[in-house]
Amino acid sequence: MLRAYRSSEVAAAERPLIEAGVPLMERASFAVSTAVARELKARGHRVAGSRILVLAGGGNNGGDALYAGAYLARRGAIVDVACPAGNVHEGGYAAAIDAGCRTVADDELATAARAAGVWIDGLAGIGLRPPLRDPLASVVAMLETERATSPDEPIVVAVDCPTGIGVDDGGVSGPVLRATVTVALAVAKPGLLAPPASRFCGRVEVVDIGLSVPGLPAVAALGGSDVADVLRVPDATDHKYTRGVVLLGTGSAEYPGAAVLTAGGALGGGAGMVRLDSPDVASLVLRTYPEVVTGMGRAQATVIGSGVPATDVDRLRGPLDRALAENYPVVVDAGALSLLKDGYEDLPSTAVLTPHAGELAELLSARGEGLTRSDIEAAPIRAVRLAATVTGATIVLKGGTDVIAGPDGPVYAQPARSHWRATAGAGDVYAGLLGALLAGAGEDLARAGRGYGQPALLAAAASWLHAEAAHSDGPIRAGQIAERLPAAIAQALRG
Ligand SMILES: NC(=O)C1=CN([C@@H]2O[C@H](COP(=O)(O)OP(=O)(O)OC[C@H]3O[C@@H](n4cnc5c(N)ncnc54)[C@H](OP(=O)(O)O)[C@@H]3O)[C@@H](O)[C@H]2O)[C@@H](O)CC1
Ligand SMILES: [K+]
Repeated sequence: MLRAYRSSEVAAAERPLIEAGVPLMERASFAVSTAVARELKARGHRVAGSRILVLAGGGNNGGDALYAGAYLARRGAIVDVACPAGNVHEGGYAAAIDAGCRTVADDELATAARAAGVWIDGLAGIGLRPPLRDPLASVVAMLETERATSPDEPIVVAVDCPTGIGVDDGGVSGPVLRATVTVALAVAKPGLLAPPASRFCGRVEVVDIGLSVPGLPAVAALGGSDVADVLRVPDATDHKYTRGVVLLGTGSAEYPGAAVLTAGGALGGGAGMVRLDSPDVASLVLRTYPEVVTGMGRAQATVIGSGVPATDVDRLRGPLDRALAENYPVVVDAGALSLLKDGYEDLPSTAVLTPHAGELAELLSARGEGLTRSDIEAAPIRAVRLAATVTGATIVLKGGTDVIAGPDGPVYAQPARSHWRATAGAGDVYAGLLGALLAGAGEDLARAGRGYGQPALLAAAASWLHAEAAHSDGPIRAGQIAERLPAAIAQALRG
């Protein structure tokens, strides 16, 4: 699991170590220099003779970059050092000059940038309060122009974070120096995991510098082994009912395929049984999935709304109210979200809402929170937290990175593995899959009741599995994502 902590929490954890003389900057800069050497090697280059540009701001982030430049210069790299902030980390600068680095004047920076195969971004780290001000804002804008017009894309290694991102909120409110690799010191930071800032980070590598940050992370991203930990693997005592029954109120005459796709998601996600309560589309679903049982009946989780237009959602009020009354998990997707605009003041965390940004904006505005779709896209962490707080429910904001929050616990940010998955019906598969994971945990979740963080964790696991199943070098259909879910589960369990 990647755990991200806010800058104030990292700074508080650093303080006693710095006071005790622990050489954190030495470790951090060494880790950065190692990352640079590895990137060069991966492209068939050696450190010796490579041209490297160190971009150093006035804070400790600049210090890290300068010491890293000194290490690399000692290994034979040709290192230029640019300090455009007007001030500089004195120890780092002295070390760089001592190791043979050359200082670049402001008016030589564009030429030096073009000549270098690697840029080390130490302009600002967790001490930055965005948006980036001049002169650094102009420098970053110039470097981005330089890179866009240069025939050879430089390797940009960001120290701790790409300069300019909202480290704590994941926002992007000004120029950002996009990274190839971000070397996150000690722990990730929220902006490295959550969009839109995460789109500027390239690959995120967390390096150990002997600093641990206590407490729950603000944002987390599950890996395969975390998913394996939360998946319910059947044993010899299990039968179809104990494995979890998912009831689907999905699909309609207008969108019949959504019922097929949610059923595929639930079956592929390991439900013990799938029931379908959508008579209009039952025969279509049975043609693809004869395993599905039609009609009402007992279930451990309910999925409603996928492929049901707002004009037809009243029939879903019954299954929704029953799930809420019996405290069983319910996934409220697409059309069914409109039911929540009126009433349903205090939902349990076992109600999992799966809106896209437009649907979330409508839901929030019905609850008196005036966030537009673009506000939500600009600050998804804030939006899902707000929505979880005002509804009490667990929120899954679907997108290139799914951003998930319950009323308590961390926000999860689960990225797509390839963006081919942005295709019609992929969300229906997700809703069915999530229904299967929630049904598998049904009794535990029902006992846990309100405010329990588990539904968000299961939703994050569903996002990981969905991303894995949708991983593709070319176009992929939603139906194929459903078909690949069993292999994604096996992959998680193999570790
Ligand atoms: N503590 C340690 O020993 C360790 C810390 N570590 C490293 O230190 C980093 C944190 O260092 P930090 O706290 O010095 O802040 P940092 O990220 O360099 O930024 C401050 C600079 O940015 C500037 N600036 C701010 N806002 C701005 C804006 N909007 N627009 C433009 N400029 C702006 C600000 O200028 P000022 O506002 O003061 O004029 C100042 O010059 C951390 O990310 C990690 O890399 C590791 O080595 C482990 C050990
Ligand atoms: K940086």
